Amino acid sequence: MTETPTLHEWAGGMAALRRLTTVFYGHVLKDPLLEPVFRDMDPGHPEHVAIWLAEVFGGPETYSHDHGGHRHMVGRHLGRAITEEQRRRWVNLLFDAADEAGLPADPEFRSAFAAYVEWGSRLAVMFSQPGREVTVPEPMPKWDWGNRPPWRPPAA
Ligand code: HEM
Repeated sequence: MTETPTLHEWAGGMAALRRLTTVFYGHVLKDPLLEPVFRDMDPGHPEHVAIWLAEVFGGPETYSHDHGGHRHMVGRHLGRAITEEQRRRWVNLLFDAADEAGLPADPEFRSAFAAYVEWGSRLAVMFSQPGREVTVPEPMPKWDWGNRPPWRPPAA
């Protein structure tokens, strides 16, 4: 691996992201604060979120092609009035799930992952508030390593 890998590759690809969302939504459905929000979710939801994350992290652009892109994703949060307490629980459970699903635990990957999750979850809360609509085209977010590329031993 000579070029800098994408976050998607570093994470372990779709298999790893599927493990992540499967573990995560298992916990969400047992959580008293989040279960009411997700009890009627589409059975395909964990898979859709894995496909979403793959694209954001530089993997295949399947969410844009087959699932309606960012506009659709934002639309699924409209009117849900997500609270800060629910957002924070969602984030905490996702980070727990990342450990359980065996995502890479190196500081560089986890800080990039956390940055996206923090940004995305705050956006989900904003769009979920009463009266919010999707008025402008929402480009698909793409996340990378920021100013900390993955650490690899220097070439000898
Ligand atoms: C980085 C943060 C987040 C990401 C990446 C994300 C991703 C997504 C995606 C991709 C969808 C649409 C799935 C589809 O195509 O069917 C969706 C729907 C949804 N999201 Fe989020 N979300 C985030 C934060 C949150 C938070 C914080 C909450 C609530 C605490 C939430 C609640 C929901 C609900 C209830 C749905 C609809 C589920 C269904 O009925 O299928 N999301 N989310």
